[in-house]
Formats: sequence, C-alpha cells, structure tokens
Amino acid sequence: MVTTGAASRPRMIFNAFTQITPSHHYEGLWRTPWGQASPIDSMQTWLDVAKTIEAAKFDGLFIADGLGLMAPFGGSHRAHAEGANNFPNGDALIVAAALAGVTEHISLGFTSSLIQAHPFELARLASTLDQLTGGRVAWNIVPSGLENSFRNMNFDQMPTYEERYARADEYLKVVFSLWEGSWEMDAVVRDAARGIYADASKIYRINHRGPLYSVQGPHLSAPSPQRVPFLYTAGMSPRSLRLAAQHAEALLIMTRTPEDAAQLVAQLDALLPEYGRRPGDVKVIQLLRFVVGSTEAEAKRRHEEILEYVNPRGHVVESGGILGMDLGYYDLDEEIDISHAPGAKGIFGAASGAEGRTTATPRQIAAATDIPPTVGTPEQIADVIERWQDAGVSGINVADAMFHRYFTDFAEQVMPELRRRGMAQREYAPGTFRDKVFGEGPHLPDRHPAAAYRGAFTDSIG
Ligand SMILES: Cc1cc2nc3c(=O)[nH]c(=O)nc-3n(C[C@H](O)[C@H](O)[C@H](O)COP(=O)(O)O)c2cc1C
Repeated sequence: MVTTGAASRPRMIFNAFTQITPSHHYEGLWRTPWGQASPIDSMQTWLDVAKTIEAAKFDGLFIADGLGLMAPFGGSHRAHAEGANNFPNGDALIVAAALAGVTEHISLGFTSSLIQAHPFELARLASTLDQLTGGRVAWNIVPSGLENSFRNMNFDQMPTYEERYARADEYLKVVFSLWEGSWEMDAVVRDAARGIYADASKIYRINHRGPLYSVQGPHLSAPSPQRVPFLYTAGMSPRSLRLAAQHAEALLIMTRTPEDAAQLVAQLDALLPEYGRRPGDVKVIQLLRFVVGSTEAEAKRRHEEILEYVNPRGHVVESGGILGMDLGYYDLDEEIDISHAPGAKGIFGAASGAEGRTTATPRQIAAATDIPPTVGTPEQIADVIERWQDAGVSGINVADAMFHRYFTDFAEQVMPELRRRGMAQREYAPGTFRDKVFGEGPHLPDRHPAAAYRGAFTDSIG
C-alpha cells in the first residue's frame, strides 16, 4: 500500500456529484434505510449534504439534471417509476439557489441544457446566483440527448446528434454577449451624492437576431463576481471533446479506466490550441463511486449491504435510456445493432475503447455505463485516486450513487487521507470558484472565446 509523505502531491478538485432524484444511477437506492431517512424532496437532506461537504473542504456540489424520461423499457416507463431511477427529477438550479445562503465556500454547480431556459433567462438566473454567492456558481452546458426532453420542450422529435450540439453556437453567443459585452466592468457607479446608480453610456443592447433566438438586451443583471459562471461540459465523444475545447473550463467524464482518461486528456489538450487556448485550460474531472470501510472487510460488507437494495435491471434500463434505445425487448446477451442509436455516443467511443462499434449486447451496454465502485479503506481509495491523478485527471466527482450517506463517509474518512497526501485542500482559498481553481482572477482569461464579446457592442441605453 502506498502511503506517500505529507503534502507531496498536487491538489485535486473534489465535487460531490448528485441529482435531485431518489435513485441516481442505481435503481432501488431510495429503499435503503439512509435513502428513507434522507428523501431527496426534503430541504433537510440538502442542508445536511451541503454542511457535510463544506466542513470536509470539498470544492463543490455538482447537481446533474435532465428534462425528460429516459427511453422506455419493454415499451413502457413502469420500470422507471417503480425503481425511481432518475425519476422523479427535481430542478438542479433551484436546489443550488436554496443552498446559496447556507454555504460560504463551495461552488454550486448545476446543469441546464441548451433546450431548457431561453438564453436570456439562463444568463440572468446565473448572474443573480453568482451575485448572491460571491462568485461560486458553475453551469454545466449540455445538449440533452433524451427524446422525451425534446418533446417536453416544443420539439416534435429529437434533432440529430449534430444538430443538438450545433445549438451551442448560438446559445453561447447570446449568453456570452450578455455576460461579457452588455455592461462595462465599471458601469455600476453607485454614486449616491450624484444620484447615479449606473452609467447608462456603459450599458449596451446586444441586438442579437439569429435562427433560434432574438435578444435585444441589455442584460438585466449587473456584472456578477465571475461575470460568466464557471463553465462545465460533460461527455467523452469526439464531438463533446470539441465543445469542451472551445468553451469549457472543466470537462466531466466517466471513463472506465485511468488509461482511457489519459487518452481523453491528451486528445483534449491537443484540441485546445485550435481554439486559441492552452493545454491545461480545461480541467478534467472523473466521476467515481466509493464504498469506504475502516477495514477492507468492513467496506466489502457495506457494499454487499447496498447491493441487496440495488435492482440490476436498473442499469440496463438506464444505459438503454442514455443510448436512446429500448433494451427491454432483448435477452441480456443478444447482440443488437446500436449504430443508429439516437442518444449518447461517448460511452461507446474513446471511453470504452470500442470506437466505431456497431453492435453490442444489453449486458455490454449496461457495463459500459457502469463504473463499479471502489470498495476499500481510506488508504486504498486514496491509492486508486492517485492512479487517476497520474493519468492527468484534475478532479474527482464523488458520485452519490450509494446515496448521500456516502458523502459523509468520504468526507469523514477519505478526505483526511487525501489531505495528508496533499491531494485535497486544507483551507479554502479566497475569491470566486474560478480563482480557486485557476488562481488567475475571477473572470475568464482573454484567450477564452467569451472574451471576444468584451467591448463588442456600441448601442448604449442612454
Ligand atoms: C459525468 C457526466 C455528467 C453528465 N451530466 C449530464 C447532465 O446533468 N444532464 C444531461 O442532460 N446530460 C449530462 N451528461 C451527458 C452529456 O452532456 C452528453 O449528452 C452525453 O455524454 C452524450 O454525449 P456524447 O456521446 O457526445 O459524449 C453527462 C455526461 C457525463 C459523462
């Protein structure tokens, strides 16, 4: 067992990764005693989670979100309702906002998809929360890949994969214009003696007219501490790596091995200069699950205890949902054509080492989306995290896949060991989340494409 000396390793980012749903990733978790005691629709649950992770010096809470049911299973959504797997699903931004006042340091990350809020509205929501939190907001830009999400949001059907990603161009142009271009940094004067709150000559309409959106502006929020929320994207396909290389500050991934992650990090770093950015400008954060025990035997026992509640069907349901295919009609080992699956591609791309794969069995599909938990002592878990760090991963999303009780275990048992090795922070650095992660100030650097909108507008409001 490796037990390195104190503070010998670079520090990593640790987020608690969750979703406002009773069984996140594993069907049946809502039935566990701790799932029963901490229902996801109770404010107390989220207050407890926030308190626990901030006391342990996690970097942030990240809340995933979706806008629809996953693909049916066996022709219906009965399995989704019974297992409460990603359904029901509450709004991530509301919970992030609710925790703003009871936290001081952690970043509050939320997913909002490109078909969710109108970009004018998303810009104002994020700016308001960034103001209230002193610059701790992070936004996960996702295209959405669920048929039902699109049918819930005015579409007759889900657009093609490429069309879904292409929506990012105009959406981000609008929000970046509002955040970076609509108000000059010193537009807010707050001069009580002269009776001038803001200088109208430094506030601009953006007059955006595009195929999807028309936004006159100005941005209704004054510049917030970060101006632009910290930007996450998520995914592992070549297309999602391009989205990350162009816009993200951190990419959320779910690869199966450190070797797969190292490949993605290298591909991402190679793409960044194409967008005028530098290798390292996008941190890569790997999702992992953990079951901790003070001894290996205890950890294994706890894992077995959990597995008693987990319905293995749930993983086939969920992975079919991600792929956009109903896997309920096939035997587990039946080879099926996945070449036209309308949903995610990344799980069968670089992540699985099977790029271009056209067939798979439901069992293989389920395995490709499942990251088996690391089960062990705090030292064993820290050793595993070291391997991910050595692969070039900058942070870990500690998944709640074993429900929130495992945030407490990780916070109390694993974080001290990580701190001892220098991998987790001892104190929170001052400043915004962006300051904490990059240490280069609260705003996006000039080489980020959003910076191009600074000073880009001239139609002032006064
Ligand atoms: C760690 C991780 C977190 C994600 N979180 C969300 C989310 O909260 N909401 C969502 O709609 N999609 C989420 N996604 C899905 C991605 O945004 C993307 O749609 C998916 O990976 C399929 O795209 P790809 O095949 O191009 O990689 C997540 C993906 C990963 C790997």
